[in-house]
Amino acid sequence: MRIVSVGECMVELSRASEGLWREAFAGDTFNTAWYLRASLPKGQIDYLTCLGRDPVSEDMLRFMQGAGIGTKAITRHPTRVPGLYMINLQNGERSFTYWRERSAARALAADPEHLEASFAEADLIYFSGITLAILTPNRRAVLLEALANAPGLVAFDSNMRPRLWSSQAEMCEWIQRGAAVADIALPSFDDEAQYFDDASVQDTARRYHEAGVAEVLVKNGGEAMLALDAKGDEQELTFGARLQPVDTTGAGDSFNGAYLAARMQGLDVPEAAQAGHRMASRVIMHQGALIPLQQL
Ligand SMILES: O=C(O)C(=O)C[C@H](O)[C@H](O)COP(=O)(O)O
Repeated sequence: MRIVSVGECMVELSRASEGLWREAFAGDTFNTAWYLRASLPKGQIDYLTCLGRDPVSEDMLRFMQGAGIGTKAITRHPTRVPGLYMINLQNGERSFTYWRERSAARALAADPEHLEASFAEADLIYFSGITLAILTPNRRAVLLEALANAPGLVAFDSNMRPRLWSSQAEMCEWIQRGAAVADIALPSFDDEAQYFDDASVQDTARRYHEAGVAEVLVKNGGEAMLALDAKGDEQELTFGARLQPVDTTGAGDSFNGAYLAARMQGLDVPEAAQAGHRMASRVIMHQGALIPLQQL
């Protein structure tokens, strides 16, 4: 089993105490690779991005290798360096401040042949709306074409970050184009309601289905989720009361990692959603996106 996750990993700063910040490495698709790694001990989990040749890039590469995440699909940019973000918390809800406009990861789709070769033997490829947001329109199209031609399954989380796009219309257009190459979609209802005006989880699931996605699981911030399968059957899924979070960073990404690992091992959608929910419930009680692997 080989899974490739595609996107940007950054330096993550979360507050340790007044005036003191804790450094870690994270980024939505990397977080999902991390929780795939934790959930699929026998699988090969590769991360595809572009890093620089600076000391921070070297640290990040060693960190990934130390976690058992494959780095052979990572290219290196001669002058650019990794992006950085800070987590701002208000009652446990996260928001982010970014320094990533010229990060090396923006060059991840510079070489179509590299994408094709990296995807050729993957059973599953995972990407997100953030992966698309950091690319120029030409390179977005290159990535989407490589994904459309990939022999394995493709999974997508829209992960909408309007600040990374020039307009909401541009964001929504590319999210729909991302959905069109995906077999599995894992959107979050709050974002979809806000930017696509969906009135219900059913609206969200059906819109993805109409875009061509066979399996849709609409996450709903601890409320009832909705699963829509290839036959068009809908199922509401609820897993216990909503917890008071310490830091929600990485909740959706960790859900996706555990969900996809369960699906790739043959579990059905409700079982996989339960695994995703269990993982996300732990992540929101932890500061930052990643729980150390030895604690998982
Ligand atoms: O915003 C970005 O570009 C990042 O990659 C930073 C964060 O690590 C993820 O966004 C967390 O994602 P959630 O699971 O939605 O909390």
